[in-house]
Amino acid sequence: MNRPVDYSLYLVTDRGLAKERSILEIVKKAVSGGVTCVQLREKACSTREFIDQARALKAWLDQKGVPLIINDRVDVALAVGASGIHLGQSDMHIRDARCLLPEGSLIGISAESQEDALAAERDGGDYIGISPVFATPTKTDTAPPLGLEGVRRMRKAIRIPLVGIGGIGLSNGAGVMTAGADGIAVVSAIVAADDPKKAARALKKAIEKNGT
Ligand SMILES: Cc1ncc(COP(=O)(O)OP(=O)(O)O)c(N)n1
Ligand SMILES: Cc1nc(C(=O)O)sc1CCOP(=O)(O)O
Ligand SMILES: [Mg+2]
Repeated sequence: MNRPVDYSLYLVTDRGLAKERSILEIVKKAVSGGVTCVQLREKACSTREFIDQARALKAWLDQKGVPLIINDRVDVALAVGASGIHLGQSDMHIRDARCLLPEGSLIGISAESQEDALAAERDGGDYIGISPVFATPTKTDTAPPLGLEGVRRMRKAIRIPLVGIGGIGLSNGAGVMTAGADGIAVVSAIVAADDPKKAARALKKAIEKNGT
């Protein structure tokens, strides 16, 4: 049986927020600060660059035992042997991804509603990214924020791991966990930080204090 995945501090990358630094450099610092799971999210680069980047991250993350999840692109996940894929409601359907990916691959699904979350659980998703918890300038084509009440509602309805995303940082991360999430997924709170290690460590401490 596969080891349970620790989604508690889930980093989603964004090269637009990385300033002059490479994604690999930020990921290394973030993991040394306590990040437990990394999603490579590339929206604009070439397929070849995406794969090169993913391969470099995977080589380093494998040594640390931290899973690498690829955003959107099942072909990229397959090419590099990533731990899994994160799919939105208009990306490849979970059933098709399951057919293509090796057994044991993680599939995360974004859900903005309880209906989507229930469907993802029924279709065999490994975790759900419940989104957005709060409004965020990092991604603007989202549904209205769920808020903490929405996280609580999702928790009551869903048994598989829930990861909150959207507008989460030091001031509100612990609240998302208390509301029932198994993890917080963050972009700007770590990627845009001057010191990603320090930022990750502070977030980790905040959510651990919460007893999770
Ligand atoms: C953990 C996590 N949750 C939600 C998302 C959003 O995915 P999606 O809706 O497919 O949007 P893009 O990220 O592809 O723009 C995510 N990436 N990660
Ligand atoms: C990648 C992503 N997906 C979202 C969704 O709501 O589906 S919000 C988001 C970006 C979250 O960035 P930050 O941590 O900087 O708020
Ligand atoms: Mg997507």
